[in-house]
Formats: sequence, C-alpha cells, structure tokens
Amino acid sequence: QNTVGTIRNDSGSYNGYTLLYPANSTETYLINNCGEVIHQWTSTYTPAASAYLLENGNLLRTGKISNSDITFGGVGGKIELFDWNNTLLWEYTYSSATVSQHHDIFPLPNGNILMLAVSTMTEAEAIQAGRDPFMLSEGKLFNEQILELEPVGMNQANVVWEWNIKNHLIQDIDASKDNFGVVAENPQLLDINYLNDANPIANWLHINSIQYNETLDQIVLSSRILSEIYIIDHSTTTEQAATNSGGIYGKGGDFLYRWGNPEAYGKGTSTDRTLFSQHYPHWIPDGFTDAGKIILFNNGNSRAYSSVDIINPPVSAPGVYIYDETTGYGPTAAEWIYTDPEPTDLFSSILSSGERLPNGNTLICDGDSGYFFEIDTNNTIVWEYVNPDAASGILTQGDTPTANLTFRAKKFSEDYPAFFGRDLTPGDPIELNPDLSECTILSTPEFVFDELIIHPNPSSHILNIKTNNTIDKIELYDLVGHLVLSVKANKQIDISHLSNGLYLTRIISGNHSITKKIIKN
Ligand SMILES: O=[N+]([O-])c1ccc(OS(=O)(=O)O)cc1
Repeated sequence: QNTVGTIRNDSGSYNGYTLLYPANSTETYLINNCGEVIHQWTSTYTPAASAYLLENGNLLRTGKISNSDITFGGVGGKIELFDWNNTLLWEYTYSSATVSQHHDIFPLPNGNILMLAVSTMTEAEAIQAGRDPFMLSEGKLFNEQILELEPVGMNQANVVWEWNIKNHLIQDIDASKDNFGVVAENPQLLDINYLNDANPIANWLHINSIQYNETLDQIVLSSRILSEIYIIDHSTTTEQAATNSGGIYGKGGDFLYRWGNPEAYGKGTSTDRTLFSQHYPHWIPDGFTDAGKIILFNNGNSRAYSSVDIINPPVSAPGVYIYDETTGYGPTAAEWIYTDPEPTDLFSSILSSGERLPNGNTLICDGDSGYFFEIDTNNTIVWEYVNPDAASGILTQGDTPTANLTFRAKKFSEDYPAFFGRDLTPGDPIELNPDLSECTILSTPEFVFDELIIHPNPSSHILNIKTNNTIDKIELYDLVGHLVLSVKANKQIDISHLSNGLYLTRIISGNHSITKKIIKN
C-alpha cells in the first residue's frame, strides 16, 4: 500500500489532470491520475492559499511574503502570473503594515483579477463603526475588501472596482453611531459585534474564499469564523458598491444572500447552524450535475467531522434570493451531503475543498492531511492521492506524511484549452522511490468537443463546422480510408469537387480529434 502519491486509481475515476499546489512548497504541479508530473511551475514563494490554471495555460498564483503586522493563516501579499513555460509575466504586491492580500483570488473572464484583502481599521475607526470597545483585543479590526485588478505592465494594476465590508455593517449597541439599527431586520448587513463565540481578534471574519458567477455577475465569499457564506453583486460601480442601491439587483454592495448561521443576523440560535468554518463555496459550472447550485467543504469545527455539501438557494428569479421574515434565507438544510461512512474519519479543521467533476464524480481535498480523493455517484472512492511535497521536503514512498497541507484540489478535463498543443508526456511522480505498480491510466474517453455541429449535412458545396474549440486541421477520408482533403485551421471547407457519397471528417484540435460522417450530394 502506497503512503504518498497515488494510493488508488480505479476504473471509475475521472481521467484528467489535477493541479496540486502544496501549502508548504514553492512548486505547483499538474499530475495525472497515477501522480506522474505532466507539468510544473516554480515560484520563489509558498502560496498564500490558492492558485489557478487559466484557459490559456498561464498559472495565476498567490504568494506569501513576510508581514509582521498582519499575520493570520492565509496571509499572502502577492499575486504572480506565469506562462506555461514558467516565465513570470506579471506580479503584484499588496502588503504593508495596514493592508494585505490573503487566501484567494479569482481570475475574471475579462482578464481582471478579484483579490481578497484586509485593510486595517484603527481602534477609533472600529469604534466609530460601532464595534464594542471591549471587543478589540488587538486594538484594531480588519476591514475585508475586494479589489478588482486590471494588470498593467510587469508589476502594476489599476484597481477598477472595489468593495469593502465596512460599508455594510450594522450594530445595536450605540445609538449615537450612523449604523445603529435592529440586526434581525437588516439581514443585508453584517453585525460588527457578532463574534460566533470566537475571541475578539482583528481578523474577526477570516474570509477564506472568493468565487464568481459570470451569468449572475455575483460573488460568493466565505467567512471561516462566522460560519457564513455571503453573495454580493459585482455589477455595481465602486460608488454603488459602497452603498445599498444600484447594480443589477438594486442593492448596491449589501448582501444579496447569506447562509450557514442565521444566529449571525438574529434569525436563530447556535442550533440552527448548518455551516462550520466552511471553505470554497462556488457555483457548480453549467453542464455539470447540479449545475448552478453551490458546493462547499463544510469543515465541521465544533461538530468534529467534515462533509461536502450542496445547497440550492431558493430564488424568485435568477440571482434574486427569497428571504423569509421569520426564518431568514433558505434552504433549511443542504440538498446533498457527503460524509465518510464513519463521519469522524473525514475531518479537516482548516483549508479543504470539494468540486463536481464533468462525469458527476466529486473531488474532495482533506486539506490538513494533503489528501485528495474522488467519489463516484455511488459515493465509492475511485481515486486517492496524498501530497508528497511537505514542509520537510519531498517525501519518499513509504513515509508517513506530515505537514503536507493542501488548500484545494482541482481536476481539469483533458480537453481543457490550456492543454491544446502542449507536450503532456508524463514525467516521474513527485515522491522519491515511487511505486506505480498498481497504477495505470485506465481510460482515455473520447475527446468531447464543446457542441460540435457540421452543417449543412448532406451538402453539395460548403461544410461549416461550428465549435468553440480551436480547429487546427480538418481531414476528409473516403470509405476505404484514403485522405481526400486536408485543410489547416479553418471552420469551413469546400467539398464541391468531391464525388457524391459518404465521407469521414476528422477534426483535429491540439492532440485530440473527433471523427464525424458527412454526405456529399
Ligand atoms: O496554515 N496555513 O497555511 C493556513 C491556515 C489557515 C488558513 O485559513 S483557512 O480558513 O483557509 O483554514 C489558511 C492557511
């Protein structure tokens, strides 16, 4: 039995490439299901927490730089963008005595980057914002902010949008302050004095994730300490985002939705909690099982087991969340919950993730053990991998792993555009003295083009090929296998000179191809 690297690869596993960015390592790896390294990037920094492989093959990665003033787990301060060949294209530093990037970022479709950060409120500012003066154990309080960065040059950015939690607070202890009000009547605001039984530290929210839904133009955040997730509008201007009006949903930067701990907004008690220091809430992508719902890793602090949960927020229209004056935001419970058959056998108090895969499997990262596992639709474990790149260095097969934490696991399909035209020849596994005797890459499912349509068919003259994938080459074969036509990078071919009959059209994209029948008439 292997102790690190791939532990299991059964026939039901999803055959793709997994991005691995160990928390204590400067390396980022792309591995196949046997744990063989397909590609690797090297930074000078360990990650703040997250990293992303972009569709163009670039790696966008957070980095941890030292900051003696802002020190909580997940503090980074840096973002780096590498191309496929590990050339640093851009870097950005957001770190000082009073601000820091931390945990997560999100690459937007337009090339901008959403960045999570804290900025320090002084004791006086916190009290002016309604914080109970007895709840300022560090003499400061962190304002959580989101900055949208438009990269400029090699190491600069324009901040093109901004949101700050300090503009969306409420409190019921000091009527002399502007934001005094009834917490239970204002679920769109955050009670600055709700501690959820935590110590009154500066990092009172510990936001650990930012994810984005392009269709809705909404952002979902996750607070580890308050055990709540929050959805806000991204369609606002920066000015609107500081208020309670404007944007597609008309609420400015106020919460559109919150879930996990209704006690936080006066709609329940601690027994109504459904989330426990959760991580990585994100919308399941279109085309996947449970698309549009929110999946997350529910770490389970204070209940001592972790789960992966899917919730389906009730809406009256897309992105418009139903609020019940008595019970608050629904649903009352998650729609799907995965726990280990022996629930306490899966427990990670920090980090971690769960994500749906294209074939309906679910990939789970037990972060504090650096353990990735994939379950099929019957909850059977079909793939297991243990990160061998630990704080002490690269582990050897057979070692008992320690300090090999991982923030998230993300598996990409073989047809993810980043892989087109790349050399994906497997190298060695990461671990020393590897043992792949039990592992084979079991299946190479046919490459699926994203909605490939050939029309008209039959055709006497022109064939049009409609697909979002890049077409590198089109080949036409007759029924005895002779190549009769070969066209480079085109979405249209002229077949008027061919004799009538049946042909096979082979469409090539990177190192994948698909073959379709067409009729010339
Ligand atoms: O040890 N860390 O690197 C670490 C610990 C906690 C942490 O915050 S959490 O909310 O993601 O668990 C982030 C990073």
